[in-house]
Amino acid sequence: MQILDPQEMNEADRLAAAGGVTTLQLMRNAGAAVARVAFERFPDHSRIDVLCGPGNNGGDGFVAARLLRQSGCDVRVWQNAPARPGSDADQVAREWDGDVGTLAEFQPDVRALVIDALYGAGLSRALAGDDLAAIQRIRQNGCRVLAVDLPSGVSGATGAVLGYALKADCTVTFFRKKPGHLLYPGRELCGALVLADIGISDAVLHLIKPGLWENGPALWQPHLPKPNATAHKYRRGHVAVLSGGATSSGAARLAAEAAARAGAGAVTVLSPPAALLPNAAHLTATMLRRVEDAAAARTFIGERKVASVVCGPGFGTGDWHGSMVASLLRVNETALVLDADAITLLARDPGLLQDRPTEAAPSIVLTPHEGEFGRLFPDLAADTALSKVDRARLAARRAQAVVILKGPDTVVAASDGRAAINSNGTVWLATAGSGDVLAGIVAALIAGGMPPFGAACAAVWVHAEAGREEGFGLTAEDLPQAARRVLARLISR
Ligand SMILES: NC(=O)C1=CN([C@@H]2O[C@H](COP(=O)(O)OP(=O)(O)OC[C@H]3O[C@@H](n4cnc5c(N)ncnc54)[C@H](OP(=O)(O)O)[C@@H]3O)[C@@H](O)[C@H]2O)[C@@H](O)CC1
Ligand SMILES: Nc1ncnc2c1ncn2[C@@H]1O[C@H](COP(=O)(O)OP(=O)(O)O)[C@@H](O)[C@H]1O
Ligand SMILES: [K+]
Repeated sequence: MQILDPQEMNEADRLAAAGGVTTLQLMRNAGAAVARVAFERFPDHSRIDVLCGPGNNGGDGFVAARLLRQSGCDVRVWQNAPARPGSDADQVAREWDGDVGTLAEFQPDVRALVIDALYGAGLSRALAGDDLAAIQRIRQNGCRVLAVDLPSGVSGATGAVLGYALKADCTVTFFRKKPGHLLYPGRELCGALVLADIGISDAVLHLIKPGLWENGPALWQPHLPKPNATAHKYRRGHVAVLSGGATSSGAARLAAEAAARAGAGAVTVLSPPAALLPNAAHLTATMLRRVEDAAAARTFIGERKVASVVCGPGFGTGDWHGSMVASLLRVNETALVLDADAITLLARDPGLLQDRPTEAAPSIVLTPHEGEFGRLFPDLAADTALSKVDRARLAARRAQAVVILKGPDTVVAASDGRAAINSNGTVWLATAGSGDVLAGIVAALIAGGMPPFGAACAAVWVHAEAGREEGFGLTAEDLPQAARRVLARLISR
């Protein structure tokens, strides 16, 4: 499903109004959705404190307050500043027939539900004064909180906290999710997220053309590789994985195993002479090839029709490794998945990426975690105004690559601006070697014929789903088999 940034949401609002649904009606629908969720999710709270800000978020709060009072709840409204005269929020505030206390007077009661309608998409600066004090009191008091659109203090565009923010048990948002609902720390502060229909037609999306999605099978499932009955192993896709030295060759084997389990027809580990013995001792179905230098690797890749190469896991960062990466970047028609040490090598010599031949250049997928990203794109990493989506997009454009910026809220971005935020991750993936497995899955899906952006999105989702299935105590060795089960289900659907 698409994700809208606050500007695009305003555009949706404007287009809906042009299509005949007034902004006042949207506000009434939004407030009604909040009241409904308060009833359904907090049935034991008959006392409700509604905190209203000066903008449309506050307007939603006034609508909800009125409906909840009409339904018999004991509702009090607290406001920090009046709505602009003549605005929709002003109109619905006038329809509220109860008292309005000042936010400064508001004392949280742990038995009451707090509906936070202070600030939503229009948050423009850090909370201060009475707002900050009230939110601090609520957090100290431990009240249950239902946030309207976003917990106040969280940026809808980036998920960042502007100074201080409320932590909600539940957040109701409207029409489509915003980046701040899926990117940390916003994601954690939203609690359970409810998406409410407020009468905006999906048709407005054809005009807005948002380029950001929540990652999920709907984005890429039809493109998963499905070999036809006459395919042979090389047509299903041949993946090569560059091995590191004797004591760090396990990472390459993990990536190789993952590629095989994710559907590659053939997988070869390309090993420096020093690591041949440990590799030979461990590999069975996966093939092994000795490569003394970059020329040997390139010859093998060309002759054996390797469709994608993984380089980086446990690889090494010496001169030999640097020349291998430089050489791979000049192999046409073979996709490259560059992870870990390969990213460190690129950071050391940024010209490698920039000087790439643009004609028939190989597709590249970069899979940095935040630390590696900071090495390769230090200016983007240091710019605190950028969201994780912005950083991944800018990096993808600069590198002319697909970028998988990993973490609990992994973002996948393409050089043309398309991006997806992953939301099915689990902390059990934070285990050594897990990223190596991800690189192998990406390579297999590309080798099977998926375009790199779709392959990256699919691999990230499948990898996370595999992590959820294995759960506590998983090790990276468990992930390839779990990913195979996830993919098997998706392919047979
Ligand atoms: N789009 C849609 O389709 C629909 C949207 N809807 C609802 O509208 C909400 C967005 O409304 P909105 O644009 O009026 O912004 P909102 O969050 O109320 O805040 C703006 C006000 O707060 C002020 N202000 C900001 N930060 C501040 C701070 N730190 N400290 C103090 N003041 C601060 C700011 O002042 P200014 O920055 O202008 O000085 C301005 O006065 C959205 O979240 C959703 O709930 C629904 O009704 C249904 C349809
Ligand atoms: N807290 C977390 N929640 C969800 N996924 C996580 C979390 N921490 C790490 N991951 C995922 O685990 C993988 C770790 O990869 P990486 O950092 O390269 O580790 P390694 O180098 O040990 O393989 C990535 O796919 C990342 O998105
Ligand atoms: K809010």
